[in-house]
Amino acid sequence: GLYEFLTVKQTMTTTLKQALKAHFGFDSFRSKLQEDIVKAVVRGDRDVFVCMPTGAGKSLCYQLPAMLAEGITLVISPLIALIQDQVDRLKDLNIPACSINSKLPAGERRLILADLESSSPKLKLLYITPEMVASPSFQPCLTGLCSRGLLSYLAVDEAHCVSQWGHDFRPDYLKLGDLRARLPGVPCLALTATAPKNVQDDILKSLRLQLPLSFASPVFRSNLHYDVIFRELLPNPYVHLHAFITKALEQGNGSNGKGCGIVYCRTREGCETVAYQLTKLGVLAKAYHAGLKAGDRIEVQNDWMQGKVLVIVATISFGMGVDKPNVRFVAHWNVAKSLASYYQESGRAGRDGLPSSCRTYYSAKDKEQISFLIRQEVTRKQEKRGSAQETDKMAMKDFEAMVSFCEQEGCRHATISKFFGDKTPNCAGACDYCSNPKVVRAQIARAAALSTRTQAAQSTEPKGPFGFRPDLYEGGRKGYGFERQDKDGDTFKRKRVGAGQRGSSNPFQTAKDLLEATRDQSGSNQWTESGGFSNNTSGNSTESAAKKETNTDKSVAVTSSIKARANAAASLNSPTKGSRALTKKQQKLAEAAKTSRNISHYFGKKQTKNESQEPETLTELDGTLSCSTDVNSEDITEQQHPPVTVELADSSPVEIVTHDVITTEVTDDMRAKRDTSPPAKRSRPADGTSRRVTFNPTVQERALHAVNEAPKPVTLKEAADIVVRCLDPFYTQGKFATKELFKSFARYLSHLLAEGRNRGRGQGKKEKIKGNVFFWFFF
Ligand SMILES: Nc1ncnc2c1ncn2[C@@H]1O[C@H](COP(=O)(O)OP(=O)(O)OP(=O)(O)O)[C@@H](O)[C@H]1O
Repeated sequence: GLYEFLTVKQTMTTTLKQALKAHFGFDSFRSKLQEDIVKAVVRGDRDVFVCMPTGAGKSLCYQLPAMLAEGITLVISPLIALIQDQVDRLKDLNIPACSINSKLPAGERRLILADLESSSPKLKLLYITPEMVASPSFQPCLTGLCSRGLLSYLAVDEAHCVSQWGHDFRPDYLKLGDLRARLPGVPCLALTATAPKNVQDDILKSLRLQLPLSFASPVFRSNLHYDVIFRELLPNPYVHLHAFITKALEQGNGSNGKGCGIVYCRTREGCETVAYQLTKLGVLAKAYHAGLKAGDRIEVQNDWMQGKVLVIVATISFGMGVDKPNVRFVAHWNVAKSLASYYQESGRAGRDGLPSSCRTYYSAKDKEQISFLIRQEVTRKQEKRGSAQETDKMAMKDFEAMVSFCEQEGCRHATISKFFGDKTPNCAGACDYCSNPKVVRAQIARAAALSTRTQAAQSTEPKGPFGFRPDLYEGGRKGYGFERQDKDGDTFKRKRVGAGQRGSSNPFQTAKDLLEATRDQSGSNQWTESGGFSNNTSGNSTESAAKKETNTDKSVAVTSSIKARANAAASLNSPTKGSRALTKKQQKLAEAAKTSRNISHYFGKKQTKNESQEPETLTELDGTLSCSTDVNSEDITEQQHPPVTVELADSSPVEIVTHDVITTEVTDDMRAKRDTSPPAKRSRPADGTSRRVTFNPTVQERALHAVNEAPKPVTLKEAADIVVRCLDPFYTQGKFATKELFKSFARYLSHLLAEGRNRGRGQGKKEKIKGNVFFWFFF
C-alpha cells in the first residue's frame, strides 16, 4: 500500500513538472508552497484558500490544474484590465484562454459561447468579472457547462474583494458565495495577497468554501527595501526623488536588462508635475492617469513595459495585473490610503526576487487630505444605507496603520507583517529603520519641530505631531463631486454625486456642526452689509449674533460671523429648515450648493469652461474607469502649481490674490516648489466675456508676512478653512452663484485680512502699501 501510494505521488509530481514545463516553460515550481497548492487543487477533494505575497506565483496555482483537467476553469477577477493581461499572457503561451465581458465584440462573444456549448470545448480558462458571472445573460451558459460536468474549477482571484474588512471591497464579490453554493461538485480556489486574519476568515465564510485547505505564507519579502522620507523637510523634493530613482535603477544593472520603476501620485496634476520634473532633471518619465486618452495611456504603458521609458508616474489606476519582473523601485509621492494597498502597490517591485526599493514620500498635507476624504466617504456610505456599521471604521483604521508605518520609529517590514497577522520577520537591514535607526529618529524629530513651528504660527488649536487637526474636517461634507461605482450590467459608469443631489439628505454637516450655538435659527439668510450673514425672518438670533459681534473684540466678531455664515449654508441645504421661504437667489445658491466641490478645485487647480471637471478616476473597474474609493480621488490637488485661474461670469477684470500654500512659514521647500509645475495650459473663452481671478501665492506670502508678526494673526490658512467650511456651497463650476455673493465674499475676505493687517500695523511702510494694493483689488 505504501509503495503504491509513493508511486502515485511520484507519478503525480512528475506529471505536474512535465506539465509545468510543457505549458508554462518553467523547470520547477517557484516554491514548495506553490507546488503543494497545485497538488491540493489537482486532487480536487477540498476547496483551497491561498494567501501568498505579491508576485509569489499564485496564478499558476489554478492555471496549471486547469490545463490538467478535462473541462473549463472559471476564473473570477475584479477588473477587465487585469483579465486582459492574464488572457494575453496565456495566449502567448498557446493556452486556450479568453474572457467574456461587456467590451467583447458581439462576433467574438458568439464564437466563445458556441465553443462553450459544444460537446468538447477547446477553451481551458474562462475569465470573467463578478458582475458578468451574476448577469442573467450568462446563466444559460453557466448552467449548461455545469450540467454537462464541464466546469473543472472555480477560481476567485483577488478574493479579499469579498470582505468588507478588506481594502478593496467589491459588493458584487459577495454574490460569489451564492455562485459557489450553486456549484457543489466544483472545487473552488480563492486567492489573495493581502488578507489579514479577519479578512481571511471573511473570505472563507463569504465564499462559503467547503472544508477549505488554507495555504498562507508570510507577507515578508526580503528583497524589498522600505523607507519613508518626509517630503516637507526636503529643500527640493524632486531632486531627492531623482537621486533615489537613479540609485534604484543602478541596483538592477546587469540583471534582466535595465530596471525600471513606478512613481505613484494621487492626482493627475501630481503625475504631470512629477513626470515633468523628473524629465527636466534627466530621467525620462511619463505620466499615466485617467485624464489621458485611452490611446495615450496604452502607449505610455507599452513604452514602459518595453523599457523605452524607465519611469512611469501614475495614479493607482496603473499597476494591477502588471507583471513586470524588473521593477527596481516603487515610490509613493503621496501616502497610500491603507497599509494593505501600500503593500500591494509597493509589491510590484522586485517580482524577479532581486533587490528593489520601496519608498514613501510622506507629507502632513497628504495625511490631512486623505483623512478628510475617508471621513467624507464613510459619511456618504452611512447616509446611503441609513446606518453606521462596524466596518465603517476600517478604512480609517487601515489608513491609520499606513500613517503609523510612516511616522513610527520601528522596522517597516515588522509593521507590515504585524498588520497581516504574521510574526516579526528578520528584516536584516531591509528598511531604513533597521539599517540606520538614528536617521529615522532624527527625521521624526525634525518633522515634529517643523510641525510645532507651523502650529504656533497658524493656530492655537491642538494638533497632532505632524500638524494634522483631526477635528478640522470631522464629519466631512459630501458633495465634492467624487465619482462612484455604478453598476450597469457588468460595467461601471462614471457617476457624479454631489451635495444636495437626489437622495442626499444632509449635505453640509460641517457647517451645521459649526453652528451648534445658533441652531435655533430658522428662515432665510442673506449677506448683510457688514459682511456677515443675517437672518431675515427670525430676527432674534440674528440680533443676538449681531450683538455679539459689536460687544466683543473683532476676532470674536469674525468667528461669530463665520458661524452665522455656516448656519446659512446649513439651512440653505437643510431639507427641513428654511426651504419654504427660499428666495429666488437663495434657490440659486442652494442649486449651486448641489454641485459644489472641494475648495481646492478652485483654489488649487485651474478650471476653465473648456476643461473637464470630472475628478480623476482611479481604478479600472470592469474596463470602465471608475473610482473604487474616494480616498484616492484626484479631486484633491497637489497645490504645487502656479497661480490658478478661474473664470467668473462677469466681464470686468478683477484680480484676487490669495494664498495657495497652507503654511505660514516660507521654507526653502516652498521656494523650490515655485516654478515646479509643467507650463500650465490656459484657456480663455473666445468671446472674452469672462473675467479672471488669479490666486497669486507670491503676493500672498508677502501679505502674510506682515500679518504673521502679530500676536494672533488671521492667516490665509484660516481664511481658506473658513471658505472650505462656509462658502463652498456658493461657488460652483468656476463661478460664484451670484455677483453679489462674489462681492460679499471679497469683502469678507478683506475684512479677515484687514484684521491681521491692523494687528501688524507699523510693520514698515513698504509692506503696508503692498497690503493696501492687495486689498484694493477686492473692490
Ligand atoms: N514556477 C515558476 N517558475 C518561475 N516563474 C514563475 C513560476 N510561477 C510563477 N512564475 C512567475 O512569477 C510571476 C508572478 O506570478 P503571478 O502573476 O501569478 O503572481 P501573483 O502571486 O498572482 O502576484 P500578485 O498578487 O501581485 O498578482 C509571473 O511572472 C509568473 O510567470
